[in-house]
Amino acid sequence: MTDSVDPTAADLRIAVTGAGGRMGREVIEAAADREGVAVAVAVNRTETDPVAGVAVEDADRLDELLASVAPDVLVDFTGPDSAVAYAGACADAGVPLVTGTTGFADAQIDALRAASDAVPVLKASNFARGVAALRRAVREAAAALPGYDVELTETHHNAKRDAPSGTAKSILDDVAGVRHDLDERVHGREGDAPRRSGEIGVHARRAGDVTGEHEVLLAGNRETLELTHRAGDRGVFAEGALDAAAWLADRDPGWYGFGDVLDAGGTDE
Ligand SMILES: NC(=O)C1=CN([C@@H]2O[C@H](COP(=O)(O)OP(=O)(O)OC[C@H]3O[C@@H](n4cnc5c(N)ncnc54)[C@H](OP(=O)(O)O)[C@@H]3O)[C@@H](O)[C@H]2O)C=CC1
Ligand SMILES: O=C(O)C1=N[C@H](C(=O)O)C[C@H](O)C1
Repeated sequence: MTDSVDPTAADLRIAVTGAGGRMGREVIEAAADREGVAVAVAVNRTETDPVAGVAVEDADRLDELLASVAPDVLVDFTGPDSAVAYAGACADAGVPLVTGTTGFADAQIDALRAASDAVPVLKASNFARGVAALRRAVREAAAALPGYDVELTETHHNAKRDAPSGTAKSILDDVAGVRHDLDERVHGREGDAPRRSGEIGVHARRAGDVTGEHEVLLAGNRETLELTHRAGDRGVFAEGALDAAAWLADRDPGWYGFGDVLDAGGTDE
């Protein structure tokens, strides 16, 4: 429980998983700074000291904690296996789920979707509003420049597990939606590897403490267009996740994306 906010009095009471992780901590800190939001319960897999005054419980107790605390929404930034397990716990407890976790296999997405039959589930690969705008711009540019080569480069900190990033995969899906001729994703190139038509190149860089950068290059023979987003810090993701949590709390069961929150005319998973 936070030192300064009474979670029973807050408008939005959230649960946080992965509370000891980079994003879990950021979400707890953003909640502490936001009026009307309280962290009702926070869990982590390994023992973790309190974060911003919030006690962090053992993630193995999540089922009993959801039943006793009854948060309005659970906000999850963990790993694919745990996010699926936590989605099951949310479905059983009737708690809406916001997950920003990335790196899911198709079967894990199916499991998340199954949970959305019981509770609202909002999945987004990126909660930065600038990325939502980037994705709209990429869709428009890719549609307006038929025949142009497209290459995507993402850069993240050296502790990121999944590659390419979830955001990169979302952008690739966006491009595929308007450029049906680009049907072969090529992850890096080496040796005798001339570019074939139909390729979309994907490049994942891991270095230092880079928060997250995504660049889409569209090139014809006499011009290039580069569209780039850089996250300055993780607060931008945490703020977006809290906006999503507030939006999701009273929704019907179903499958939602950050585009629904922004009313951007698409789910924007
Ligand atoms: N959608 C978005 O806007 C963003 C999404 N992300 C995504 O969020 C996720 C987390 O990122 P980040 O915070 O940097 O990662 P960290 O490694 O810093 O934190 C992950 C947290 O999840 C826990 N965790 C990991 N695997 C499991 C598991 N199998 N079971 C239970 N708990 C687990 C860890 O607990 P423990 O320490 O005990 O292992 C840790 O607390 C990633 O998928 C990342 O891509 C990140 C930033 C923005
Ligand atoms: O792991 C990260 O850090 C990030 N992951 C997300 C992703 O995989 O797209 C979003 C953001 O780029 C930071």
